[in-house]
Amino acid sequence: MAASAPISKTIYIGPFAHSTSLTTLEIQPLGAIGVDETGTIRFVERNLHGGPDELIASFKASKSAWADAKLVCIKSTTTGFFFPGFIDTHVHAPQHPNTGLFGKTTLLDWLQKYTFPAESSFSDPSVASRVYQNFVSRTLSHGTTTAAYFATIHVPATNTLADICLQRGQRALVGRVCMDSEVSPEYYRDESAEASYQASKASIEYIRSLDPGGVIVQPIITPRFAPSCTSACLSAMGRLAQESNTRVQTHISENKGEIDLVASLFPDQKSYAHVYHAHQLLGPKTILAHCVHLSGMERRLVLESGCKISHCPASNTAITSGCAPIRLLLDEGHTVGLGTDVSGGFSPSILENVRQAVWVSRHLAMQVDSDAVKLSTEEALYLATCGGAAVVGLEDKLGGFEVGKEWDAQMILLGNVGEEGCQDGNFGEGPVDVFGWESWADRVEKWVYAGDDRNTVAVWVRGRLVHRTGRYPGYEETS
Ligand SMILES: O=c1[nH]c(=O)c2nc[nH]c2[nH]1
Ligand SMILES: [Zn+2]
Repeated sequence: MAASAPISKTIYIGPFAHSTSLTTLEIQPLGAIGVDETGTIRFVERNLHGGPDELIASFKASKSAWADAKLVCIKSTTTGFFFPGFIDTHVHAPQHPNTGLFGKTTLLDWLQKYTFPAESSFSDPSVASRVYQNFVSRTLSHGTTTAAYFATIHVPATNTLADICLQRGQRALVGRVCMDSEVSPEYYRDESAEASYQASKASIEYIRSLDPGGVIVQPIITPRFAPSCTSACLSAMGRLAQESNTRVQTHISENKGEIDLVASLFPDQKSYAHVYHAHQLLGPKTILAHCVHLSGMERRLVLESGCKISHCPASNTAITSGCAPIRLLLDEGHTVGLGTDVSGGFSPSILENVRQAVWVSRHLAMQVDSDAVKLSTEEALYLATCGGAAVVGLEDKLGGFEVGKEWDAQMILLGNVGEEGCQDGNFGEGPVDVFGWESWADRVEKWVYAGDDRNTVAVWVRGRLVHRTGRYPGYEETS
């Protein structure tokens, strides 16, 4: 779907759920949310009663300014609900063809065996266009309305990713990957720190020319990780971030072999985090992916610098990096969101990473013999929405259904089991069966643990419909 149609003033009627704090998920069995032509939420009504037709009639009568609004109505009010769009705070779009491929590798050999060969093929613009079109469609279909993307070292391919996100209407932070050290293979690295600087600057300028306000796409400076950059390259990226007032994303403390490598490459620095600090790369606009093994001293530095953290649980399990201590990080006051980290992570779905965040916390609970470290479903959903919004610096606009925020949302429909139940195995409504006796909290929980993209029937960004399936009921005209 191209994102070119004008946005209509719309009232969304039906059940909705969203996080109002780290531990609280508000579930409204029947509500109405009014969204204006700019995609901004103008009213949120709760505790409504009556059938959809009655509600439509009463809206027409009571809200004259909204008399010409379109309506999107979930008529199956026992199996459908609106939920905020997911925010993927760390994902490698060019690695999508490798999704599911990691064998028994860990980070450093995984990079050499799978990742660098795949990324280097993006020197061919036709590969970039094909993979990126596919991946943006794929992530939208899983309800991802905002993504912080790592691209490759190639400026044209990186710019193509930004073009596609803008055209499809997915909010995106798009970063050209910088890597000039000999840790990266000769066939896939920048020629010098100066070449890194110039190429990154060119991509920033291109992306800003596409969307000067950065409303849908914005650039992000992306030194891959300390081992793949020389000190001169890291300094150049720190300088570029200051000069161009651009966000920064990188990896940190994912794997023990990587940490040892950083210590050997930067022997004068006290820690991995100090390497970035010494090159002016830590600040409130920096997203640090993984943070699995940070020491107490590093966590303090990260917190004091105001950096944000992307937790990538599926990836950390797949390439056996470790269990990030999310309870500890939250208790210390860190801002945390979720990242799929495709293709270290095996799924483009943030819903899958909600589950994985919960599983990882339970494995940690078993290791340390303490229930306190377990994440609840509510907490994991908060990280997927409000937490992610804060990580990408869009907490004023995104994450929940509040007046003044923007309508980045998904319509979820679960399977409605009829009187007879399904007898032929033809489950057209996806993997979640609702029998009708479940509480609303149970229905949301069933979606979280058993649902998938078949349940995401429509997705909006800033009020614009950017994805829909055949089960999406569509608009109704009020007049
Ligand atoms: O999960 C990861 N994916 C990557 O592509 C990468 N590069 C450096 N470190 C990395 N970690
Ligand atoms: Zn990554």
